[in-house]
Amino acid sequence: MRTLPKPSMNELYPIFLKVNQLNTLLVGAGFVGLEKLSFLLKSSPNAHVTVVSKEFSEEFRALAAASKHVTLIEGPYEEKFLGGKHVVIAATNFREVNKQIHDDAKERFLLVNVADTPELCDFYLGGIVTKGNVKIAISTNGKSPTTAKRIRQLLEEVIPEDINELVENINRYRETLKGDFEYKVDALNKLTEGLVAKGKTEKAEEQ
Ligand SMILES: C[C@@]1(CC(=O)O)c2cc3[nH]c(cc4nc(cc5[nH]c(cc(n2)[C@H]1CCC(=O)O)[C@@](C)(CC(=O)O)[C@@H]5CCC(=O)O)C(CC(=O)O)=C4CCC(=O)O)c(CCC(=O)O)c3CC(=O)O
Ligand SMILES: NC(=O)C1=CN([C@@H]2O[C@H](COP(=O)(O)OP(=O)(O)OC[C@H]3O[C@@H](n4cnc5c(N)ncnc54)[C@H](O)[C@@H]3O)[C@@H](O)[C@H]2O)C=CC1
Repeated sequence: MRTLPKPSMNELYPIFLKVNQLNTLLVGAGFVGLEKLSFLLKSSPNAHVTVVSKEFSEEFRALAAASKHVTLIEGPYEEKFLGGKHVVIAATNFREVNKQIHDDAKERFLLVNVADTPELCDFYLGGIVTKGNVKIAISTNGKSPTTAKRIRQLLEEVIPEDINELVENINRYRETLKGDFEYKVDALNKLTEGLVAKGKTEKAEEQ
């Protein structure tokens, strides 16, 4: 019988957001705000982001200026900035401001990330590996962001650059397949069997 995971275990469910079709509010443009925006734009150059901050560094302004869809608002956070947003990231250096942003966002049923308080996060920003169409997100359940960074670096090394060619080729084959769902699944499984064969053999040997 399968054992169910304990409630304290990792219950995160990863999803891949099309942030170019969503509006994100980032509050705070310090060290952390800069890091969050640069990772967001690296992965999604067309992300729609509004940044509210009491001050902006030259570095932050330069990063924002390089993207078409980043708007900067200089001044303190106000609840009205949540209007029309889907996702909120609170990254000010004041815990009580971040908490206020969290509470306002929850009142509006928005998804919120509070950079200094994992317990208040609806989602975490993860480490990200991108190889063409393949994207891998890494989280340590909020326990060790440094480990997420190291795993990201490791995967960047070991996943071959040409994995995207494989995906593109299989996609072309997929487009040519006629027939019902079951037939397609079967054909694609047969084609890609070799990709996991080694792992399967190892598993079989373990048993
Ligand atoms: C919960 C989470 C919330 C969120 O931000 O979404 C969070 C929270 C906190 N981070 C802190 C510290 C650091 N964060 C990093 C780096 C990253 N942090 C990222 C994500 C997350 N950080 C989310 C969980 C992700 C998961 O589940 O694993 C990454 C993966 C992605 C990204 O930033 O977009 C990115 C690496 C990207 C890459 O390189 O690939 C480094 C290392 C470095 O910068 O070199 C340090 C210093 C070393 C250390 O502490 O480990 C602190 C303490 C602050 C303090 O002490 O003041 C808190 C608050 C707390 O834990 O209380
Ligand atoms: N999640 C993560 O990866 C990490 C989170 N942190 C936490 O993130 C928080 C921010 O850290 P830093 O960026 O280093 O601080 P910082 O002092 O460099 O930047 C804070 C920014 O918030 C702005 N700000 C302050 N009050 C504001 C308000 N009322 N309205 C709008 N903007 C406001 C400031 O103008 C500044 O741009 C800290 O609490 C820190 O503990 C720190 C390291 C990593």
